[in-house]
Amino acid sequence: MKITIFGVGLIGGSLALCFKGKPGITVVGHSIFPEEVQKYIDRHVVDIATTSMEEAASDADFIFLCVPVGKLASYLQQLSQMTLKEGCIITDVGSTKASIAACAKQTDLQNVTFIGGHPMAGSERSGVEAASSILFENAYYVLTPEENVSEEAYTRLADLLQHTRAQIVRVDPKQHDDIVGAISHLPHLIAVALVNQVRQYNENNTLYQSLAAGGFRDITRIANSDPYIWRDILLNNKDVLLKLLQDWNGQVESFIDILKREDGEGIVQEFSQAGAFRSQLPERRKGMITSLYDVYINVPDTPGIIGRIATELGNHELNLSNLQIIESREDVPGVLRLSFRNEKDWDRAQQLLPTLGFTAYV
Ligand SMILES: NC(=O)c1ccc[n+]([C@@H]2O[C@H](COP(=O)([O-])OP(=O)(O)OC[C@H]3O[C@@H](n4cnc5c(N)ncnc54)[C@H](O)[C@@H]3O)[C@@H](O)[C@H]2O)c1
Ligand SMILES: O=C(O)C(=O)C[C@]1(C(=O)O)C=C[C@@H](O)C=C1
Repeated sequence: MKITIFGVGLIGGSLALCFKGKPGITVVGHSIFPEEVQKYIDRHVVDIATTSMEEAASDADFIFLCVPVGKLASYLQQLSQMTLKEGCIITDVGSTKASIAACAKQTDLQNVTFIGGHPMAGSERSGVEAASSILFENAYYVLTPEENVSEEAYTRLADLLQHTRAQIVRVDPKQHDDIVGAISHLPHLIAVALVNQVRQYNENNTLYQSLAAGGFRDITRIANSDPYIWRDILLNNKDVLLKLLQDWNGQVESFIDILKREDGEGIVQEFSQAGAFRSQLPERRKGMITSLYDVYINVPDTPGIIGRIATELGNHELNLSNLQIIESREDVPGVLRLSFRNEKDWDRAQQLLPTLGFTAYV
């Protein structure tokens, strides 16, 4: 099976790493930039790398378009002029879905199927250097097939994407853009605006920068994202964002009003409602931060206990992907969450922990 990836950056590179080395799969990476192609080879991210679009596309069973949103239509047009393998599935990873769906409808794609896609995982970093095989683990991966897409083609793509360990979800393209506008595009815009506001204050007093602690850093990490990738996303989802920004103005106005009226109860209510909603967000949405393979154990509050557990797991070659103390108060047992990368380690940990005197909960 030949899988071709156009644009082997953060997302394309992460997909390549999920597929590369799997039995029967050859991963081909394409870039229009010769220096990028060399990087793909040096980093062993793909099996074959090329600047030739024809070489990359011909005979491919799957084609992933992982270039900026503003370039997707032109790639689809170019592919429609080529002779592709019959049954080939073309998909993309763009952060907006309505415009590429409309473009696919208008494009004469013969004997091949287009299915829009968007993995809901990423990072503020970019380029193949930032690619990771576990980027999509436990994240949602949206697919937006139109009515003309056969179940067979959809299932073939969904099956291939099992290699990402993401959870596949089918969404209408327009609905996707409304929702993702609110939970991804608007937050990026707000983060950038907030950083720029503080940047201006900082020009006269660099203490702003020095004192910026957890709160500012937590809410602004994504302001470091690639400007050109985000230019394309925001312009492409302009109509949705203009509406969302109006609603955002409403939120700002409401806080102005609350503060002017010194309405303490109003502030408490805003925080309480927000906190209640936020704590309901499913943990797996955090992508690579959390694992599906968690085991919980009660641990006594004694020195060295965590070290002992980690050592025992290590001695049994059980690889921890994360470890977290969920609650720890004096004289009260804490709850330790142990996360594993795969089901096999997860099962073995559940067998081992009781032999060490811990009851394992999943
Ligand atoms: N960054 C994220 O968190 C994230 C998450 C999900 C989906 N996406 C989407 O994935 C796609 C790729 O984003 P990324 O974060 O991997 O970016 P990236 O910058 O890491 O990779 C972009 C790739 O496209 C290539 N490219 C850049 N400009 C090009 C041009 N003018 N013509 C042809 N190729 C060009 C680059 O060489 C690179 O290989 C975008 O459509 C983005 O919306 C991004
Ligand atoms: O975690 C991040 O840094 C991201 O920005 C990832 C994120 C998001 O907003 O959640 C960004 C763009 C995508 O299209 C999908 C995911």
